[in-house]
Amino acid sequence: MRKRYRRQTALADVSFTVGRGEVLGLLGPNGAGKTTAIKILLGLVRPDAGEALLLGRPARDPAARARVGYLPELFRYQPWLTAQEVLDLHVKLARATVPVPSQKECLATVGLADRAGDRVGGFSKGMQQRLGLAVALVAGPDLVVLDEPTSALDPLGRADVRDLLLALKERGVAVLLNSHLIGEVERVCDRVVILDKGRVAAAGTLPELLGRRSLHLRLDGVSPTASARLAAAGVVTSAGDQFTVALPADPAESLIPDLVSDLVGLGVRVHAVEPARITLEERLLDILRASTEDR
Ligand SMILES: Nc1ncnc2c1ncn2[C@@H]1O[C@H](COP(=O)(O)OP(=O)(O)OP(=O)(O)O)[C@@H](O)[C@H]1O
Repeated sequence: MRKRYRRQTALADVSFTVGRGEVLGLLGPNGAGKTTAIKILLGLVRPDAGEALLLGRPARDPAARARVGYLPELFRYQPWLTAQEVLDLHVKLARATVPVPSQKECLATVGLADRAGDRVGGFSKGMQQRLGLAVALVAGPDLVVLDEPTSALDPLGRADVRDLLLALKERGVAVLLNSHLIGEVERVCDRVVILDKGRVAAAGTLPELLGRRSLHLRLDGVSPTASARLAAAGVVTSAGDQFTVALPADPAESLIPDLVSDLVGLGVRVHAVEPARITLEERLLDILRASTEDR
């Protein structure tokens, strides 16, 4: 897909697939094009080139869109309606038939069972977001698109959403998750697409993206020469006395002992050396920094 807004390119060249029973995480910095991709997928924005297919039909086809549940990033539901009435309204808008007991069940899955009869105007932000999830799920969609579904949720709410996503997966529902909460994405997503400046900067399953290992070190007395020695081993991130080196794809057996002995030789005091798999956050920063340097 390709999309420009006047002089601003939102999507330069983006292609991805979300399969049934799969949770795909869409990651990327502000302005990367994530929302634009989602809007095209939902038939809300027309691409300049390319096409989006929903369940095998063009994204603008109402029959395909009826099978999609969507939680927008900025949600506002009619404050004068009760939670139950909001759900009922959306069921009618989707031209679906969902009996009231099933609607109540849906409210219960998002933790709003005892608030069904309360007006939405009095809901907290997190409760409104829970209601948004219920709206997205109530008509039993085949594809669920969630734009920042947990931004307003407390830790328990986030754990609930994780369970909910796993249950959707088991039912064969396809889930597209747009979130800046990388830890969350890492926990629930089968595959990740990283967008940057309207292009796919990286894509793959978590093991594919995180196959590389990293090295956590706690050091003091790190001189500029020692910093350079660390950087020669891999991309370094640091906070206080904690240093993380993203190791190359196939590190030499002697890389770690050589590094430690060189650091000691350079007067660094080595408190801890701990090999680990890199986190999705480290990988993401790595990819985005490399893509900035390429420009
Ligand atoms: N309606 C619009 N008119 C003009 N420019 C737009 C419009 N929508 C998006 N853009 C531009 O397209 C680019 C991509 O925006 P988009 O909202 O898709 O990014 P995003 O990845 O969702 O960002 P964020 O993480 O901040 O939500 C940005 O440069 C943005 O300014």
